[in-house]
Amino acid sequence: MQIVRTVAALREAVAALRADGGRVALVPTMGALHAGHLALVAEGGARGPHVVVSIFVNPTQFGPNEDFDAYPRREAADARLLEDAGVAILWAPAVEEMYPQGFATSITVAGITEGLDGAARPGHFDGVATVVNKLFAQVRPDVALFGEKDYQQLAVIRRMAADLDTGVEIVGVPTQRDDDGLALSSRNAYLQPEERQAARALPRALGEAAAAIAAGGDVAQALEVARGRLTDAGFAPIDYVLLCDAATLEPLSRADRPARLLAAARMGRTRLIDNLEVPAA
Ligand SMILES: Nc1ncnc2c1ncn2[C@@H]1O[C@H](COP(=O)(O)OP(=O)(O)OP(=O)(O)O)[C@@H](O)[C@H]1O
Ligand SMILES: CC(C)(CO)[C@@H](O)C(=O)[O-]
Ligand code: BAL
Repeated sequence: MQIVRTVAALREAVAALRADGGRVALVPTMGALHAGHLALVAEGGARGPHVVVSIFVNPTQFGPNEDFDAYPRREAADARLLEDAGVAILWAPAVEEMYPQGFATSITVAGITEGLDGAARPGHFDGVATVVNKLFAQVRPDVALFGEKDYQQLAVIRRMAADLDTGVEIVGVPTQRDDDGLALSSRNAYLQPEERQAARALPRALGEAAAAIAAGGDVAQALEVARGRLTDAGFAPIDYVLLCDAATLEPLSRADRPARLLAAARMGRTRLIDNLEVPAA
């Protein structure tokens, strides 16, 4: 596996891969890798076979009071995992390589970014759309893989990729979970042991609400019960627990079309998100 840090070196390395034939798959990450990321890499290998993974903790998607500085950075361990997983190129630019002096462009995706995490984290999706667009321009992959754990992000990137004619196929990969149901996330490392125990309430509350709604139960009531379960477990504040149209992410009061249940809440200093599919009742 080659580790590259400049756009010029990246272009040469990707050109060498392409000379071999076969498609190039891109897996964008912020590092501190876990089995969720490795599921994206495995899917990338199946659709590639060549896989490029980026590790870049992107400052423009963090708000001023968020955890950019604290975000876990462990490139050496990540590189070993990626090498073992058969990744061809690790693209790990410094902030100055990605955003050189004078950088002045931002991409805004309207509509789908306005609720949920877009409302809770103003400017977040501009940062995500801008950096993902840059990653697409730098790597020029055939296919790029994103986790359903960040469901709104996946929807935003699908919109951006279509609107900007990127020619990159966007593939969503199901959420990988710990044995007790908690979605794997680099930020789980922030949780104290007792918080980690209590965090199980998030997938449980969503699972219970999804089952109640799928069985024809009242949506508002199911969401209220889920919020209560989260509060009882120690989550505060709860940013949202909502049922949304699975494609547009418009909030729904009835599950009369393919829908997604989405939640974000804080456990101590750790903000967790999760979501589940809800089949039409
Ligand atoms: N549990 C998971 N299952 C599937 N995909 C995941 C999972 N966790 C993260 N991903 C995906 O990996 C990619 C990189 O995500 P990122 O590096 O931010 O990891 P993360 O664990 O989501 O970290 P964070 O704690 O910042 O949310 C994204 O497409 C994300 O959706
Ligand atoms: C897609 C991404 C790598 C862009 O910085 C990030 O938002 C993430 O890790 O999900
Ligand atoms: N996992 C999405 C990136 C972020 O939370 O900033």
